[in-house]
Amino acid sequence: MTRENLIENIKQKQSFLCVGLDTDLTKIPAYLLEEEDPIYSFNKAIIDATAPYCVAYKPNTAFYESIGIKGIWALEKTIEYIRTKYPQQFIILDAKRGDIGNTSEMYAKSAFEHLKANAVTVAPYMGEDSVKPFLIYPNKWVILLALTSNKGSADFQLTEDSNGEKLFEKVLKKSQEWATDEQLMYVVGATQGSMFAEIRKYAPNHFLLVPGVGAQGGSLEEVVKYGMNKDCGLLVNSSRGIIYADPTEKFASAATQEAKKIQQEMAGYLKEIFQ
Ligand SMILES: O=c1ccn([C@@H]2O[C@H](COP(=O)(O)O)[C@@H](O)[C@H]2O)c(=O)[nH]1
Repeated sequence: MTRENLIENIKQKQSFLCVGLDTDLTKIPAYLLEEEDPIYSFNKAIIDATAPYCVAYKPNTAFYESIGIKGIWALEKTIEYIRTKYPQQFIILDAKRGDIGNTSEMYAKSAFEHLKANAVTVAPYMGEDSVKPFLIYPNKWVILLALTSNKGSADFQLTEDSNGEKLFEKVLKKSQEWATDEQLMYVVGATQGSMFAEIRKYAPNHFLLVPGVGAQGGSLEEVVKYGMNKDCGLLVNSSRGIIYADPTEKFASAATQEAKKIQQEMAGYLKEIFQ
């Protein structure tokens, strides 16, 4: 999917919501465990319930890999379901990949050729040769970790060198030598608040994938205030806050309500940039 397509979808849906598919067998309603593939059944219901209100889905591979082959199979079927039933949805494989070149080539092949995701999250810390193999695919996206939502982001990403330059700033500057905003996005946690203004100094046009609203307590209002640009430039993710909004058989309608509530707030913000 191109940047232009993504922006068009945001305008059409009046939404920049990404629904996180962090599906955990211990958290889904118990009656689904009797189904042949409980994860896939849960995901399908969540996707059908939320698709009118979002522009992206983000399955996090950890949740699928943690239960082995059945999880991997559910992940593949989930992505295929989104691709065929909702082809406008942007699919982000949250796998936080990155390794030496020939290994990254295999990670990229898995994400883009086999699973056919639109984007994959990548850790930048092994440098250019670890990221470049993901960038050879036209219309596919790399989403580099820049300033993450967790407390540990202070351990490395927020530390400064002797010139006062923070590590996340270096990541933003250096990575722009490798690709343009047509192929590169950054992960910035919603919990980082006014730091979005710093991010926008170095990456004014790039899309940002923003996890951390909902269960982690980040504020959508603050993200928009400091992080929105003329094209929106944001994909805001919520996983647990939507998919586990209700633990009973009403989980899908509860997910609809949560996604709709966020979409309506987003529509208000989008009015300010798209007349
Ligand atoms: O900085 C980061 C990077 C990735 N994540 C991932 O996003 C979702 C957030 O889930 P919630 O339930 O909405 O908190 C999850 O998959 C994380 O691994 C992040 O939270 N922060």
